[in-house]
Amino acid sequence: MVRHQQMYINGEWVDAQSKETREIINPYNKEVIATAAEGNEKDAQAAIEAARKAFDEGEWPNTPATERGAIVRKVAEFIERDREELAQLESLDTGKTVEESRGDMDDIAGVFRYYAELADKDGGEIISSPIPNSISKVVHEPVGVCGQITPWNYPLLQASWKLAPALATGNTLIIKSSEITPLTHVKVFELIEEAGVPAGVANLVLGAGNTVGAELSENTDVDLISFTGGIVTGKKIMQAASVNVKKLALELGGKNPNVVFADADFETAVDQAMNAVFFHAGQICSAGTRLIIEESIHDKFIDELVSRVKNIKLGSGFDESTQMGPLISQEHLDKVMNYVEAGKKEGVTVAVGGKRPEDPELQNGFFYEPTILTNCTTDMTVVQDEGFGPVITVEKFSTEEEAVQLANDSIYGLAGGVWTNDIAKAERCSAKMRMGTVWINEFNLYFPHAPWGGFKQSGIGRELGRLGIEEYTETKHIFQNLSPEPVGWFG
Ligand SMILES: NC(=O)c1ccc[n+]([C@@H]2O[C@H](COP(=O)([O-])OP(=O)(O)OC[C@H]3O[C@@H](n4cnc5c(N)ncnc54)[C@H](O)[C@@H]3O)[C@@H](O)[C@H]2O)c1
Ligand SMILES: C[N+](C)(C)CC=O
Repeated sequence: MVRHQQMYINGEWVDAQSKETREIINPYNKEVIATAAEGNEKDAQAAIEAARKAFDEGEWPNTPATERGAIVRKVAEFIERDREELAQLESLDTGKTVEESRGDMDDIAGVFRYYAELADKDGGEIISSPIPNSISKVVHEPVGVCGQITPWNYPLLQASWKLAPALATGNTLIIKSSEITPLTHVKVFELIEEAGVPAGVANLVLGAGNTVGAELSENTDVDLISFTGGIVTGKKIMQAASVNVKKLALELGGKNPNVVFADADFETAVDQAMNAVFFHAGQICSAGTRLIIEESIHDKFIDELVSRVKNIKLGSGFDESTQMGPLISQEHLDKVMNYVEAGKKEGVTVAVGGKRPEDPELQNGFFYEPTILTNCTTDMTVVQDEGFGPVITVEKFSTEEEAVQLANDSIYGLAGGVWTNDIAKAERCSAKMRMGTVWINEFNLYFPHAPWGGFKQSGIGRELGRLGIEEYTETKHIFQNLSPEPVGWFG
């Protein structure tokens, strides 16, 4: 059992004003691993008030950027120091393998380091003024109080993409963790405190979406809302945020095409088609769940994939031989089961999986077998809906134009991949694919330097890269007339 998890508001570790708590469940065996403070609107308001005061009256927005960068760098160093503890907490909370969580922690430290380095690199810009005897300059300032709302699938990783750039640019913030995975957020706030971030600048509120999350989205003292999560929630937040025209960043879902041409390296494409989906049991926004294969290699590709998928080892994330852990919750397991059942009714063929595993050791967890559905067509809900589980839908194509047309036939536009040894074909396809990220002979790769975000209904704005820090700044033009004199228009 992990100790009771509290919120961090105005530099104090506190329980919910209501004293309510929530049990945090291990998805591997349904055991209660911790209790957490269950905040509501009142706790969110207290945190917003603290963040507002810290922004309007505190020193953080005017602290030299080099100093802010040094503090953000310290957070990175502490994450590296406590990497193993953080990885274990993340796996306990989400069920993913500890090896995956260790990789996440390295990525997270990298994000804090990247934004620590960028903190003092923006000197503004003097622009060429068309007015004689004048100075025209452009500067970037922090936006103000930022509300940040994160999902359960990559709890700390998605938070790092928001926390690090917001702090580096002098904003104050309130982050709301997913109510079911708060453990690494609480730990990283201990590190933020240890690094010397002043009271009120960074606040952590735990609790549900329709209370804490809704308050952050609606409250007019919040200047920006940055959300990562599902499309339905994203639309609600967008609507709520309109109350004071908050700046808005949305990182939403995806139904990501993975296009394999016959001339691709067969072994690599098969191997990566599995990696693209079965990491973290497919609970990845950019999972390559929509496999689109050239007709001439379809049967051979599926035969090979099915024989390998049968060997995927399910189990505890803490067992080194485990390759795939459980889904996050009973609610989510039900959703994935219903999604596959809908596919069956639509006429798909279950090539492998399509049910809960029978292994007695897995019966207490939220496990679902890695699944491949063939004979899928674009109009089916299994092809159009996100699913967010270890399920691949397979479609066929016979021409390059058809491959691109299928890949783009979606309300989503987060990411996609194309496998071919024909460089010109890869370039043509990537140019036409309407997604925020296109991988050529690769899948699911991301790093701090490259922007991440979606076309179409996969979102608004970008995280990571330079664009990820620009989200947290307002641009101001300052014009100075060096020889002012009357205009004389009104006499
Ligand atoms: N684009 C990306 O980079 C990215 C990354 C990770 C996850 N995701 C997406 O996240 C989804 C899975 O995460 P989830 O199930 O936690 O999503 P979700 O939308 O159910 O919840 C996300 C967060 O929003 C909160 N929330 C719920 N209702 C709210 C409301 N009315 N107002 C404000 N906040 C509210 C939740 O409490 C949670 O903290 C998937 O669709 C996945 O694709 C996207
Ligand atoms: C953005 N990513 C790939 C880290 C996690 C998506 O769920």
